[in-house]
Amino acid sequence: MDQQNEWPAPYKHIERNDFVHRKHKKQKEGDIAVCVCRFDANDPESACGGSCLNVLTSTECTPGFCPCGNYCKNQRFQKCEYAMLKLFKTEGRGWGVLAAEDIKAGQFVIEYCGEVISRQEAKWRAQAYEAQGLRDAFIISLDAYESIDATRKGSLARFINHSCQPNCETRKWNVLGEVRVGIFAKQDINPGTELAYDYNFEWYGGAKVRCLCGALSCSGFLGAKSRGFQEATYLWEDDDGRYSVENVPLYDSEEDEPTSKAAKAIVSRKDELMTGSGSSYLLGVDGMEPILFPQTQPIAVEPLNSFPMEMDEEKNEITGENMYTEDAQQKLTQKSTMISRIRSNSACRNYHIEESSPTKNSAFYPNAKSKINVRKQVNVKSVTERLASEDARQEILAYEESKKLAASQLDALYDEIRPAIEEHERDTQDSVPTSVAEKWIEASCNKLKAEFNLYSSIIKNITCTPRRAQNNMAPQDMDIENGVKLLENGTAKPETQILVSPDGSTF
Ligand SMILES: C[S@@+](CC[C@H](N)C(=O)[O-])C[C@H]1O[C@@H](n2cnc3c(N)ncnc32)[C@H](O)[C@@H]1O
Repeated sequence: MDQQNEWPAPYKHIERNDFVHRKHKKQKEGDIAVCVCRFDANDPESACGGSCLNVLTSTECTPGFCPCGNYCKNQRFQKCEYAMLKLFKTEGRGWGVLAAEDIKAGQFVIEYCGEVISRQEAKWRAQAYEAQGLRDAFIISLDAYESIDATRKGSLARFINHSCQPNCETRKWNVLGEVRVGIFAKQDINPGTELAYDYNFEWYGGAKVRCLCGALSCSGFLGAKSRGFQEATYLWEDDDGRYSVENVPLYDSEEDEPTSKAAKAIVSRKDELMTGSGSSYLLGVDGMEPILFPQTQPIAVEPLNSFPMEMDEEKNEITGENMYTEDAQQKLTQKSTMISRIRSNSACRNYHIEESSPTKNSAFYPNAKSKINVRKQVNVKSVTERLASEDARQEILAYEESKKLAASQLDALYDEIRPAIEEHERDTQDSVPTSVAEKWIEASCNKLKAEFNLYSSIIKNITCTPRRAQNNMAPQDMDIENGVKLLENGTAKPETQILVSPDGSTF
C-alpha cells in the first residue's frame, strides 16, 4: 500500500468468504452439531452462551437445528456480529483499525474474510504480488490445503496490524461446515484503541524489517521471535548456552528443523526500513506454545574398544548394518519432521505463500556453525556374537526385541494419530488433543525405556561377562579389555592392581 495515498489501495469489501476454486461445502444433516441448550427468558446465557456444547467446540449453531431457535447467540459469524471499528492511518505501518466502541475481553470482533483459494494458488499469487511490489501481506493460511487472500477482496480485518503485545487474537471456528477465521479480543478494549494481533511472523532470510508496533515488549524486528531469525543472528559456539538443559532446542534433529520450514510459507515484502535486497516472512497467529514431545532419536552409546561401531565419522553417518533400516530411518525423519512442524506450528501457521527447504547451516543461516552430531550406534548382533555367555546374549537379544516392539508400537501409534497431528498443523488455535499427546508421550517413553534397557544391558554384559574366544582361544584364557579380567567360574570382575612403593607401602 502506498502510504502517501489518502485512501487504501482499492479492494472489494466483502463480509463472506468468496470461494474461488470450489463451492461452499453443503453441510449434511448428519454432520450438523446440535447443542442441548434451552432458552430461559430469565437467563440470557441460556441460549447458547459460554456453556453451549457448540460454543465450547468452536462451532456455530446451525439455524433451524438449534433448540434455542432465534434466541441462539451462537451464530456470530453468520450474522456478522462485528464490533464497531474505524479505519485510520498509522505512523509507518500503513492503515490500521481502531475500536469505535467498548470491546469486551473474548468478544468476537470481526471475521477475516477474503478469497478462499488453494494453497498452490496462494503460492502463485504471493509471487505475483511480490513481483508487483506489494508491500503488505494479506494471505492467511486456512488449513493445509487452502488460504484466505484478502488482497483483492476482504473485510476490515485485513487492515488490522501486528503487535508484539496484542489486544486481539485469531481463532478458527466451524461455521456451517466451513472453517472461518475470526479476530477476538484478548482483553477489554477502549474506544479509540488500535486493534492488533500477533501475526507471529516467521523470518525467512534476507533483510530484517523493523517492527513498529511500539509495544514495550516489542521484539524489534518482524519475525525476531522466530527460530529462523534467532538462528541466523546467533553465532553458534561450542560453549553455546543453548546446549544447557534449559535451552534444549525444540526440534528433534538437524534434519527436521529446516524441513519444518518447508511446510510453512512465506510472505515477502519490501519496506523502506529494509537494508538488504529483500526479506521473506511468513505470518502465523496466536502466541501459543508448541507441544513438546519427547525425543524419538535412538540413544547414542559411547564406543567401547573392540566392539563393533558402525559409523563413518567423516561423513557423519552410520554405514553398513544399522540399528535402523533405511526405511525405518526415513520414517523416523518423517515423524521428527511432523513433530517439529507441530512444535513450530504456532509461530508460522498463517499467511503462507511459498515452500522451501533450506538446511540449518545453509545460506539461510550463514553465521551458523555446524553442530557436530556424531551418533555412534551399537550393532547388537555383532556384540552378542562376541559374548561368551549364552545368558548375556539372550538377555541382550530379549531387550532388543522389546526395543523393536516399543518402536513398532510408536510407529503404529503415529499412523493412528497422524490425522490429529495434521489437523493440528493446520489449526490456528487448537493444540493436538491432550489424549493424543499423552498417548504419544507414553509410547515415546516406552521406546526410550526399552532403548535404555537394551544399552545398559549391553554395557553391563560387555564389561562384566567374558568375550567369546577368538582364534580358538578359550574364553577363560582371554583378558577382557578395560581392565576386566575373567575369573575361573566364567564371571568377570574389575581387575585390582596393588602397587607397592619402594618403601613397602601400598596404594
Ligand atoms: C494485513 S496488512 C495490515 C494492514 C496494512 N497496514 C495496510 O495498510 O494495508 C499487514 C502488513 O501491514 C504492515 N504491518 C503490520 N503490522 C506492522 C508492524 N507492527 N510493524 C511494521 N509493519 C507492520 C506490514 O507491511 C504487513 O505486511
